Amino acid sequence: MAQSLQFSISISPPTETFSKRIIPRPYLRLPVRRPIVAVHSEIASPSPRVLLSNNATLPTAKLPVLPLFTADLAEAIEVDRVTEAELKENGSRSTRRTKFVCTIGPATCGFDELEALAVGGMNVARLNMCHGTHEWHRTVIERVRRLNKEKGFAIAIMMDTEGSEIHLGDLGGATTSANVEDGDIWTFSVRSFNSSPPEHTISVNYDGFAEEVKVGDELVLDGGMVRFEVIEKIGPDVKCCCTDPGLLLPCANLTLWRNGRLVQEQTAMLPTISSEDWLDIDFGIAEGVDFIAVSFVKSAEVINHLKSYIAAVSHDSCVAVIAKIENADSLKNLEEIIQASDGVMVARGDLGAQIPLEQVPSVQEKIVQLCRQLNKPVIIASQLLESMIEYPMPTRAEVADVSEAVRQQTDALMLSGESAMGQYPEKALSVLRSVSFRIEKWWREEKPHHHEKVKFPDVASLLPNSVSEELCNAAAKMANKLEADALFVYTNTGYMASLLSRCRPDCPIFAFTSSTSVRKHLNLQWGLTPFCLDFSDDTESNLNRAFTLLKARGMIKSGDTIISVSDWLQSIQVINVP
Ligand SMILES: Nc1ncnc2c1ncn2[C@@H]1O[C@H](COP(=O)(O)OP(=O)(O)O)[C@@H](O)[C@H]1O
Ligand SMILES: C=C(OP(=O)(O)O)C(=O)O
Ligand SMILES: [K+]
Ligand SMILES: [Mg+2]
Repeated sequence: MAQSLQFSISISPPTETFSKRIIPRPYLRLPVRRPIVAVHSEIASPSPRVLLSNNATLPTAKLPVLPLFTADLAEAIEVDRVTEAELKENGSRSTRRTKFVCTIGPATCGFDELEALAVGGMNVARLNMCHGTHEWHRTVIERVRRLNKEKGFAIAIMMDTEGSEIHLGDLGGATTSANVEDGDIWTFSVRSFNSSPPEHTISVNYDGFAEEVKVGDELVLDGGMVRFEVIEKIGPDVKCCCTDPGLLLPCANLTLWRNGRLVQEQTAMLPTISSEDWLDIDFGIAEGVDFIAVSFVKSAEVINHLKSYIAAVSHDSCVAVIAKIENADSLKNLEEIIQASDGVMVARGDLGAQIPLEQVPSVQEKIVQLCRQLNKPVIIASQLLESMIEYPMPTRAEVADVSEAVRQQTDALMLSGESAMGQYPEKALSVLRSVSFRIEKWWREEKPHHHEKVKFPDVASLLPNSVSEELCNAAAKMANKLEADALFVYTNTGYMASLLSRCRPDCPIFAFTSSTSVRKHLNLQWGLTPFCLDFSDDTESNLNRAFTLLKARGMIKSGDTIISVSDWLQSIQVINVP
């Protein structure tokens, strides 16, 4: 394809044409420190060169690039459609702060259904590798990308590994589920069956299962949906009698209990990342997913291992690693796991099968707090609106649960079955949305529990990072006191944006980054509105540009108070939008 690059160029001291186009900047009296060169290219090229009047060429990469303010204002800055609509409708202070992750499954894999979730506020689409083929997942990824490109969304993609949990295969007798009665005898087998297993037989995916179980052990399926007692071991087959009737589902998760205690040796033998998981991880990296969530993490080692693998196989890859906290081991090593990872998921489904259910709420609150202290985003997952898989209305208890997670100021909420295979995915998402709006507003206005202020210890260990951290803490405090309309942060790596988010300020945080992958990662963090914007190291022109572009799109207005921080200037600016 022939590429014709067209540039208009002006070099400072500003020429007539240029200075007329620049917007007034009453808030700043800084001298222009360096020549401003404005380059407007029609076609992005890896290293465009500018043709100067004397026919010499100049690589533009060496110049502070500042696109001219042309008619295509809207294209020069990217923000997702939903945020833009929210900002226009409600003003900047009332944008949603809590982020939403939706698991995609048969109910939502179509383009139109995905679009409905996008419109409803989905920030991250989650693909659970426990289900579906690579082909299926690839199709979903392509659709999400198409939505982003054609319809102006910015949905990130999270791949979730299967992990080494022990679970069942298909049910015998080709049924999709079975109502198991008290006293029913089922055989749990480690054999591999060519077709579906015989009646009242079910396969178990862990080869060591038959050797490890003992007569008298209790099998708990899906955290208590059905319980069995082991009555006889016959080679690869384990005969069990139902002691607590219920619904048996294929792929049900299995935990083993002995004398009232969880038997952990069985999972200790399993790798956290299985050989199949590695294939999925390679698939995810190749597809360029934004997050990989690791199931059943037991220690920080596995996270470090995966992170170094990602760095080795893909030099420019920016796949963030999320640790799922869902077993007793992960709780023992909680702090180091959080430190090692780029974010955390409180996977309450499996967690509730491994620790007593009544401990889950306090563990959740503890993880949310620890993540904030350590400056890592956290997702609350599983059964938030479980009844909405079948019903168009949530239960009051579910609304209370979602409210509590929002009150804890978790970064994100996740839908599982509600969006993957439920009957009301959009309705479920709209419940998350309305509850989040309401509780966030209540929090801002009433500052509940302000007396129980949590201490946030310093996170940065290196001096430049400490400066950034102090700047962000101070900027957020100022924003609250001055009732600012928005915080602006110019961020290359996303670090400063995360530090502002950690402060959970009253106003939204507009994070400007030139990296599309950083922008996607910010999708998971509380209160951040990520924008994609090319910026230079000239703070003054960056602010001008953001003001012009955001005003043109009705996202801020003259007179708004903005508090701005950036990494390189290391200062806080308080500005009234001109
Ligand atoms: N890709 C998929 N294909 C088919 N069904 C899926 C898919 N993803 C999720 N589901 C369905 O949604 C349910 C809830 O999703 P999730 O919580 O991610 O999985 P799980 O129940 O396996 O932990 C699953 O049990 C499964 O029935
Ligand atoms: C989110 C969870 O993990 P998965 O759905 O992959 O089991 C969970 O266990 O709650
Ligand atoms: K999983
Ligand atoms: Mg799980």
